[in-house]
Amino acid sequence: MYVIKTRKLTKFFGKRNIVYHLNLKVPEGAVYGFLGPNGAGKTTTIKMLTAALRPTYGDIEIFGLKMPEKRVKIMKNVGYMPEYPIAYENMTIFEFLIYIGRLSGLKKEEAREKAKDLMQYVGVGRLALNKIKELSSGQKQRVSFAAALIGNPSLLILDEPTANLDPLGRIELIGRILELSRKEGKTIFVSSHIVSEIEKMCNYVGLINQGRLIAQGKISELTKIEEDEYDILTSHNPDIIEFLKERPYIREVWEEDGIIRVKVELKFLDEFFLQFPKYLAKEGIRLKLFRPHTSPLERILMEKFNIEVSS
Ligand SMILES: Nc1ncnc2c1ncn2[C@@H]1O[C@H](COP(=O)(O)OP(=O)(O)OP(=O)(O)O)[C@@H](O)[C@H]1O
Repeated sequence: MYVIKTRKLTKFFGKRNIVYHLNLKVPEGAVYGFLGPNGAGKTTTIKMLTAALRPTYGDIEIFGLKMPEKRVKIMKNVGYMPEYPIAYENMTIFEFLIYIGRLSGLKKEEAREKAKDLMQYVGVGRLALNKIKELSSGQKQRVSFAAALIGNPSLLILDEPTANLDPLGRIELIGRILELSRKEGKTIFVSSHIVSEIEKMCNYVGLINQGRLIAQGKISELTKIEEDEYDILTSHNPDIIEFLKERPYIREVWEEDGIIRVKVELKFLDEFFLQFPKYLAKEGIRLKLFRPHTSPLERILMEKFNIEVSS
């Protein structure tokens, strides 16, 4: 069953076509990355999914119910984190979360307890009595994440949730998202323009460019292409370079910023994988790093679709 399903979802602003004929399919339990460069139409799509914006035409079904007709019923079970969070600038974090908890149907005491737990969970516990307007944009984003969770929704729609977070905050949030998916089985729809983030947290991806969905599906299936460039770091880089230069299965080898880069002859890829470790073991050389030079998803985007997104 698809938790989110759209058919020909389209939005014009005046004569400008911002989103065109989107057929999104988000399976139950997926962590679905909505990936595309700046201005691709992600936020516009998300606003239509949450009924903040009316489509020019096209259909949206969430939990099998029609949006916007069944908006109230649908949104009871959706946690939405907008791109620019929180309008209630004069409330304290605690008041704000209780308020959102009450809106999502919790009793007063329940809302207080949940608000307390969630403030700890997202790391703003010590700021509980600070007003929203006194917070940094990263702190606001954390509060907004807590607000999305307070009604215990089965679907989370998160619009660039890591945008204002520092590097540690980003890793933490990715961890939370994985946890909510694995432990609680939530379906999560999350937009980003950063490939590596999508790769870390998502198992499905929808690629949007200039308002069009150009590919969609399981990441593991979309990225089934063979790599030919690898990054290698060993305890004896100069010896390794000499060794690899002589191998027929290596097309090129060079060093960049202390890391060895090889281009492998694709038809001999298996030989590379068999012989290289054998050589390392024989010579007692330690392998510190071995990875495809570009991530599979990044490569698909660049080679198949000619799209540059941040890595
Ligand atoms: N209310 C509006 N009126 C006119 N144009 C709009 C409006 N809202 C968005 N746009 C335009 O629609 C395009 C897509 O914007 P959108 O915010 O959906 O992109 P996005 O993929 O979320 O980008 P980002 O990653 O930068 O947030 C942009 O060119 C934007 O200028």
